[in-house]
Amino acid sequence: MSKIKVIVAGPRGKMGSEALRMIEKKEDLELVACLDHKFEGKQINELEELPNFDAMIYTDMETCFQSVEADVLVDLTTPEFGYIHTKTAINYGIRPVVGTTGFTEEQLQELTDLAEEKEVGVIIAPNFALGAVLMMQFAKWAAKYFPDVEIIEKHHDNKLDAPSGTAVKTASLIKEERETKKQGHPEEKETLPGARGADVDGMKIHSMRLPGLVAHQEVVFGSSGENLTIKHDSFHRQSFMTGVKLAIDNVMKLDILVYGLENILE
Ligand SMILES: NC(=O)C1=CN([C@@H]2O[C@H](COP(=O)(O)OP(=O)(O)OC[C@H]3O[C@@H](n4cnc5c(N)ncnc54)[C@H](O)[C@@H]3O)[C@@H](O)[C@H]2O)C=CC1
Ligand SMILES: O=C(O)C1=N[C@H](C(=O)O)C[C@H](O)C1
Repeated sequence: MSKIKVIVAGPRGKMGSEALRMIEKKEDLELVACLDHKFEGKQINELEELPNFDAMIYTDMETCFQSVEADVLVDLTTPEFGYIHTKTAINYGIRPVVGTTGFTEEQLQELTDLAEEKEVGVIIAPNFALGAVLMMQFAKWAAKYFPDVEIIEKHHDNKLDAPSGTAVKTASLIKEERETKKQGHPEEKETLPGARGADVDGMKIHSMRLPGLVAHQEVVFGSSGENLTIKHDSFHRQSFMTGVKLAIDNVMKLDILVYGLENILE
């Protein structure tokens, strides 16, 4: 059996290190290198608390992509570098599996067009947890019957982007189902700017950042005399790894960009 050769960008991060632990357990995956902004030339097994891989760390992505034979780049870094890594990997014919959130709509469109032009498979998933994917699908379904909705996302306080990628994706799925609707009182005024949250097509997103949280979201629908709350909690980053593996397997069969894990789930 030939193994899928994987590069991980962000190996020392909360998600990247969890991805290394997942790869270590999978016989059909091989870690061939890592991309970091530190520790050039070291091996992963020289760094504390990371699995015992002898994969080399590169700080320059072009050198990495030229030196190493790889099938897939798993990117779990920052919005700024995740975008550059993804674009460059596509140009090298290495299939990106991207968990990094915070890309703009323009960047997503540019990557979609580039993947199509180069015929390189890409999966960008704002949330790899299967429960979160279902939560988003259930929310889309509910929006058909409950057009008044607010999204409350809660994350750890090291998160760079707000709102979360999951909240943005949830809002865009809901948008596919409902007419634009400005919610609340038509003459509502914020006496403190930001009090009503961010606005997407008339619906509101509220972002909470606190120590102790991992990744949580509630989608609250309101109607006359009733509320429906659809809620998902990731308590541990292991929750994302089934989806990361699924994406690695599936990206090998793609020649376009797919945005959202729901598009590869059966
Ligand atoms: N799609 C999903 O299911 C999930 C996505 N995320 C996203 O994944 C990303 C990473 O999240 P965490 O692991 O929690 O963050 P983190 O801050 O723990 O890890 C980010 C890592 O990226 C590294 N990094 C920064 N610049 C780099 C560069 N130029 N080259 C290589 N590595 C670089 C940092 O050293 C750090 O180790 C975020 O965008 C987050 O929103 C997080 C959890 C789940
Ligand atoms: O930064 C995180 O932690 C997470 N980011 C993703 C997002 O922005 O939606 C996925 C998950 O919520 C955890």
